[in-house]
Amino acid sequence: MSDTIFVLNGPNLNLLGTREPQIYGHDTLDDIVGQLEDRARALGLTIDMRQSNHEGHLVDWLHEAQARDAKAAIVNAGAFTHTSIAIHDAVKAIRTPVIEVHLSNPHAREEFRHHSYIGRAARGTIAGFGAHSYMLALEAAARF
Ligand SMILES: O=C(O)[C@]1(O)C=C(c2cccc(Sc3ccccc3)c2)[C@@H](O)[C@H](O)C1
Repeated sequence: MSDTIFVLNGPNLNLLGTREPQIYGHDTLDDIVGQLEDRARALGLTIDMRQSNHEGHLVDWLHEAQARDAKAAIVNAGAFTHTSIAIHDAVKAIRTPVIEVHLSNPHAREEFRHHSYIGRAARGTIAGFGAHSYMLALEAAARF
C-alpha cells in the first residue's frame, strides 16, 4: 500500500467559496487542499486532489487509485452522490477504501439529497462540517 490519499471532487466544486457560504462555507478547494497537504505531510502521507464535472473522470480516478495502490480515496461526488450508479459500482469494484465526504449535511437539506449511491458502497461517510469534513476523513484514512 502506498502513502497516497486520493481526494476526488465532483461537479461544481471548482466554484466552491463563491456562493452559498452559509451551506458550503468560505473555503475554496485550493484552501482545502492546502490544509490537507499540511496535515498529510505531518502524517507521512501524500495528497492527490482532483476535481471534475464529468462522471467518467471520477470513475477513471477511482480505478487509478486502485492501480496505484492508494491508501484511501476521499470522495465528494457533489450532485453525482444522488444519481451515479456508475460511481457506486466503481467504489464497490476497487480494493481501495473509500470515505464519502460532504461539506453540508445532505440529510438536513432537500429530499432529493437524502439518498447517496456513494454512501451505500463507501467504508464510511463524513458530512456537515464544511472543509473540516475532509480533514476528519484524512485522519480516518491515516489509520487504515
Ligand atoms: O455538501 C456537499 O459537499 C455536496 O456534496 C455538494 C453539493 C454541491 C452542489 C452544488 C454546488 C456545489 S459547490 C458550490 C457551492 C456554492 C457555489 C458554487 C459551487 C456543491 C451538492 O450537490 C451535494 O448534495 C452535497
